[in-house]
Amino acid sequence: MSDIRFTDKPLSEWMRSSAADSEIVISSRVRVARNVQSFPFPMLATDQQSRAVLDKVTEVLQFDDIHQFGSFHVLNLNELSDLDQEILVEKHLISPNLANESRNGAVILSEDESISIMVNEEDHLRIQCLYPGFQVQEAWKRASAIDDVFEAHIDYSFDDRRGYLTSCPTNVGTGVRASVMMHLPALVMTKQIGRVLTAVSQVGLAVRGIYGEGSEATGNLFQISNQITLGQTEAEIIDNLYSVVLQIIGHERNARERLMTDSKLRIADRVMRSYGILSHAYLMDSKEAAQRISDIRLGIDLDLIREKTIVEMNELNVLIQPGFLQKKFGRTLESGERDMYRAQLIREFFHKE
Ligand SMILES: Nc1ncnc2c1ncn2[C@@H]1O[C@H](COP(=O)(O)OP(=O)(O)OP(=O)(O)O)[C@@H](O)[C@H]1O
Repeated sequence: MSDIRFTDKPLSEWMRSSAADSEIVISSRVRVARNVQSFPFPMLATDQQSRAVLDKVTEVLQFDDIHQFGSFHVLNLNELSDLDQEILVEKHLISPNLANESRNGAVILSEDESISIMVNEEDHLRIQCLYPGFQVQEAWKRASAIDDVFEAHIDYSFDDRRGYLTSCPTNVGTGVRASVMMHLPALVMTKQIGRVLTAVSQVGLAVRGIYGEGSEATGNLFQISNQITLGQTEAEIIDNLYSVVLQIIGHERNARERLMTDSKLRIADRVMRSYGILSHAYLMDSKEAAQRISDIRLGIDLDLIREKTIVEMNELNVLIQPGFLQKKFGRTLESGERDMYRAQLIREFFHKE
């Protein structure tokens, strides 16, 4: 039986700690894609082959060297309900792909959920490390150290010229994607966001929405990551992302300061309007909720709101997702019903001490 405690709480333990620049960078992530030599990539593997890959990967958890990273729990996807799988997606711990399409798919989670290793997703292994705030270098160091442990026990598919081989050509080479989840409301409000994001893509970085590839950037949340994995070292990938993100943080800070100098009343009105609506509305769709939570985040940073914290807003962002709502209210909810229950949950959240 898989351990379901990971789907009981909306906020992963790692998100509770405070971190540098967390009023703008919500979280940093590094994921490493690896494959086991002599086995077909997951999409071509038979049931027996993907089972053998899963066994090989989970065997590594028996060795002492992995325990320097704490204890791990293996969750087999076929033992989880659809709802629990949806919640793991909402917490960014697995991809929709693993939930919907994998054969012998599993996720290995550390106690605080900062390490999540997907098995038999697009690649045999996707090692992901998450950190709060702007800590992309720390996330890389840890992902790389975990990768070293797996590499000591498993022969990876590796080509001397091309590097690590992956199922999708876009990941060949280092197999590394580093990203930050940024909250950029002031750049959106001052209409500078288009220019900034165009510049970001010109320096080889990708901009995605809150749930990764193909998802929309709701709530002024943008995921920025490296696009290139071949022809650059891991250190270059991380350094490039780091310096670009540092500049975006600077632009967002300037825009926030300018808004407070030029239009303080307008901003305060907007923030407090959202506070009022979130605290009292009876219907709330997810898009409006994301936008208004974004206003509250901004209000907290600008010291217009003192009753709530950024960590609480991170928690609320997960709580209002469809999977969590259905878990909390104990049944399948249609879209219209979800708007009603979402509003109820948000009201309660804002009225609790
Ligand atoms: N910095 C971050 N903080 C929190 N979650 C993140 C961050 N970056 C990505 N994620 C989450 O990780 C999941 C996967 O994202 P995405 O599809 O962009 O990456 P990927 O699976 O590594 O990429 P791909 O397979 O397309 O190369 C999504 O749920 C996304 O929201």
